Amino acid sequence: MIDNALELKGISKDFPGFKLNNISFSLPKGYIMGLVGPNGAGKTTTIQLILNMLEKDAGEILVFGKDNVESENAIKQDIGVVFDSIFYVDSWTIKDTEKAVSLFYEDWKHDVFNEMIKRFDLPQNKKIGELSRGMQMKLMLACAFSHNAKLLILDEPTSGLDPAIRDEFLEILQEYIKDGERSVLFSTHITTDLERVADYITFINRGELVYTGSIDELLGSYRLIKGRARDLTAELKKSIVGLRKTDMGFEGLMEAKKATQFKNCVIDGATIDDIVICMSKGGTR
Ligand SMILES: Nc1ncnc2c1ncn2[C@@H]1O[C@H](COP(=O)(O)OP(=O)(O)OP(=O)(O)O)[C@@H](O)[C@H]1O
Repeated sequence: MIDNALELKGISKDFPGFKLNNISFSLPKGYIMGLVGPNGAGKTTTIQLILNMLEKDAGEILVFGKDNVESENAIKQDIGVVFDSIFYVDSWTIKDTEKAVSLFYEDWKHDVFNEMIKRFDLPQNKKIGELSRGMQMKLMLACAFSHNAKLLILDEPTSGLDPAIRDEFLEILQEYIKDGERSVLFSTHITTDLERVADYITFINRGELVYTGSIDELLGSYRLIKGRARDLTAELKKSIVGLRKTDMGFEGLMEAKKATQFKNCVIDGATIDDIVICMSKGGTR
């Protein structure tokens, strides 16, 4: 039995001035994984490699156990994609979109599409170019659900959406994975969305893998440490990642197991944002 929806093994891609270097991670079936990292970290490149929109220089990508290049056509039936901007033709209506997109999928379900369009309150006769961003996202999702995609790959789907639509969108993702067979890979800068719905996280910085694993484990492994300037000893400085001077003194990230030694400092739980910000500044773990 294949337990991973997606597996990347030692993926590399060289661009002039940028290298995605030896990225490995796996997304177990039935879970949501967030893909995070600062601008230019390599998130979209990773997604494009998974979708075989770019040719990798090294490594192997398996989708439901099948090689993503050798079995590209079969795999595409199982993957639903939502990008940060819509890739349908502006002058199409929603009906035209269904007609065109359904041709690519063997298992297209017209009833599911209609149900999603109703649920999302999408106007059938409006043109794609006239839909709001939130509506465009919902239309891409409706298409993904209508061909019974078992893996959703979303590149910054919630950026620019208002909080109410984001909330609805996250609920839909949670509902989608409920049966334990479907999975989501979701790149985002809005890490609070991940704290709400994701179980796993993969963090890339400057093309390098910083962390992949459970969110609980990541949050459990780090603490935010704050203190007065006079308490910042050389030993403490060495243990802090992403040290920042503040009005009160300093703050930064520290491994949870080390944090208890520094009694004069305030130790708080770290958020995913704290971890991404401090590690992006401070380099590696
Ligand atoms: N086709 C390409 N040719 C050359 N360089 C590229 C190409 N695509 C991406 N890059 C470079 O690869 C790096 C990573 O870009 P990528 O879009 O993967 O980052 P990202 O993590 O998705 O960033 P963002 O959060 O800003 O969307 C950047 O330096 C970018 O300029």
